[in-house]
Amino acid sequence: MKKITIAIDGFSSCGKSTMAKDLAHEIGYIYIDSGAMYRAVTLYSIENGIFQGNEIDTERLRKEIGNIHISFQLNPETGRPDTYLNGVNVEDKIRGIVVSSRVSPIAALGFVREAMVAQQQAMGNAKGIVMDGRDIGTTVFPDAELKIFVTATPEIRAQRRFDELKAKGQEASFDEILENVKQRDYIDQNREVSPLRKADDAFLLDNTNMTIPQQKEWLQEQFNKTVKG
Ligand SMILES: Nc1ncnc2c1ncn2[C@@H]1O[C@H](COP(=O)(O)OP(=O)(O)OP(=O)(O)O)[C@@H](O)[C@H]1O
Ligand SMILES: Nc1ccn([C@@H]2O[C@H](COP(=O)(O)O)[C@@H](O)[C@H]2O)c(=O)n1
Repeated sequence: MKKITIAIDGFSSCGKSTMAKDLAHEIGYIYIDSGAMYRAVTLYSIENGIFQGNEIDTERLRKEIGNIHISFQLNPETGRPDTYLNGVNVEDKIRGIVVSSRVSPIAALGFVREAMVAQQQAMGNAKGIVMDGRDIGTTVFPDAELKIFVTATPEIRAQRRFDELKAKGQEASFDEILENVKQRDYIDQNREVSPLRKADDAFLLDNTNMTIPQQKEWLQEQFNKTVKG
């Protein structure tokens, strides 16, 4: 069967990666969490003194962006790819509130986006890929055969992330997470380069009242309809 490109965009913490990973596993496609790449750049910036308080030394980051090598390796225990930054597994580190509170300003930098989008496009040039993020269906793969845009209420999304971090022992208050979700969405939607928006040809899914199995079934149905024409 002809392999296609699947783009899953949407707001923070609504369940994009969960849906993308589950579908990729079902149909034998590559899964790429593009957000993890921006999180890894942010972690590099934090760990290498590129932040001075909340200010980013953009000229230094521009010079060093070529030193930031991001890769993914499937973790057999979780069934999800772990993110590696210059050969070091940073999967847990990039999910915490420290990175979450700094990633969106990093992701708003044009030269960061150029570097990440080039890598993402290279990852998907043979198709057979499910990629989730904010600009996959609008910028990275505008010709993707199947595009989904996921949303849910901010409160539900914050609760999902709160539960996720709590299960990992990474405590953060619900109010702190809710504020971060709202702030990231605002920055993502209002940046100059590749702002978060639904592609005109994307299917909209509000999964506020859906369970993980329900959203998985819905997405599988969209895929089946797309490949069957
Ligand atoms: N429909 C759902 N109902 C309840 N929990 C969900 C649902 N979908 C996903 N989750 C859980 O919510 C948390 C966040 O999901 P996920 O990481 O897939 O979101 P995301 O949209 O990729 O987030 P981000 O864009 O911020 O990385 C995970 O713990 C996941 O298991
Ligand atoms: N294609 C993308 C993906 C992500 N971002 C930015 O990274 C942040 C973290 O992404 P998560 O999916 O891990 O939440 C996100 O808030 C965006 O600022 C992006 O710009 N483009």
